[in-house]
Amino acid sequence: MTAQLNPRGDVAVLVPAAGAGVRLGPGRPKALRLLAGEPLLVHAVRRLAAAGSVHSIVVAAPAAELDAVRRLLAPVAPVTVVAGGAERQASVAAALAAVPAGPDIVLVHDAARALTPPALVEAVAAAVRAGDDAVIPVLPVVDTVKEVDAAELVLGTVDRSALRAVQTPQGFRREVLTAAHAVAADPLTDDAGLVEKLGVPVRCVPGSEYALKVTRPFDLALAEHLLAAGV
Ligand SMILES: Nc1ccn([C@@H]2O[C@H](COP(=O)(O)OP(=O)(O)OP(=O)(O)O)[C@@H](O)[C@H]2O)c(=O)n1
Ligand SMILES: C[C@](O)(CO)[C@H](O)COP(=O)(O)O
Repeated sequence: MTAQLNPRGDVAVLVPAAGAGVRLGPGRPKALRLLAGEPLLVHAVRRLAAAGSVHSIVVAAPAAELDAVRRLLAPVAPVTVVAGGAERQASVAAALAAVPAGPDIVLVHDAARALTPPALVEAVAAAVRAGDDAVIPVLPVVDTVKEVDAAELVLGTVDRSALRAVQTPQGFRREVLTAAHAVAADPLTDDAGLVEKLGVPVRCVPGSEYALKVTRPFDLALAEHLLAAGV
């Protein structure tokens, strides 16, 4: 039987957590690396479980860590754990295949965005509930952005007013995400990209600085400081 949090909830969350974390440096798979003494995945799942409309959570974990991840998350929340794939997209597809019947809204959320506030989870879900087929949280781009060539010579300055930095959770009407993954070819870096290829409009909503992705050692240090400050 599939694990459930809130049987009345209408949201399933897929948590890709099978990445190696190469950019973070040598060590355990990134989702299992410690942040203030607990794995990133534990922080992420705890915050997802605190979002009231979440019905179920499916985690895509490294294939060699399935039992360890089940044991780790058992005291945190009822979750289903499946084996992830070689690319993020394959991990999301594996988790999607394990979503139980019921929820009409599916969110995809990186384990690496461990400090994402439950309020952002609810905001993305609410936007899908209100009628958008696909919703992504975004932040404005704050740096000047240059396009360069292979020799690192500047080709030009990009108009950043039309650019957005994209976060997760990304939210979808379930049938739209299922259709997008069914026809997916080359791996893309996010799920909204697959939906864009179907020609389905993707709505942007305000993201959160706290939903930063732990990618490099600096991000982990920043996340430690944020937790120490009570985030
Ligand atoms: N084959 C993969 C690759 C990534 N992910 C997950 O996708 C999220 C976003 O990926 P990223 O932060 O880029 O993680 P990694 O791929 O682990 O990072 P790196 O590229 O540095 O190895 C992470 O929660 C990661 O665990 C996954 O489930 N399966
Ligand atoms: C999905 C994502 O978090 C949106 O910013 C991001 O693309 C995943 O990171 P990756 O390093 O590209 O896998």
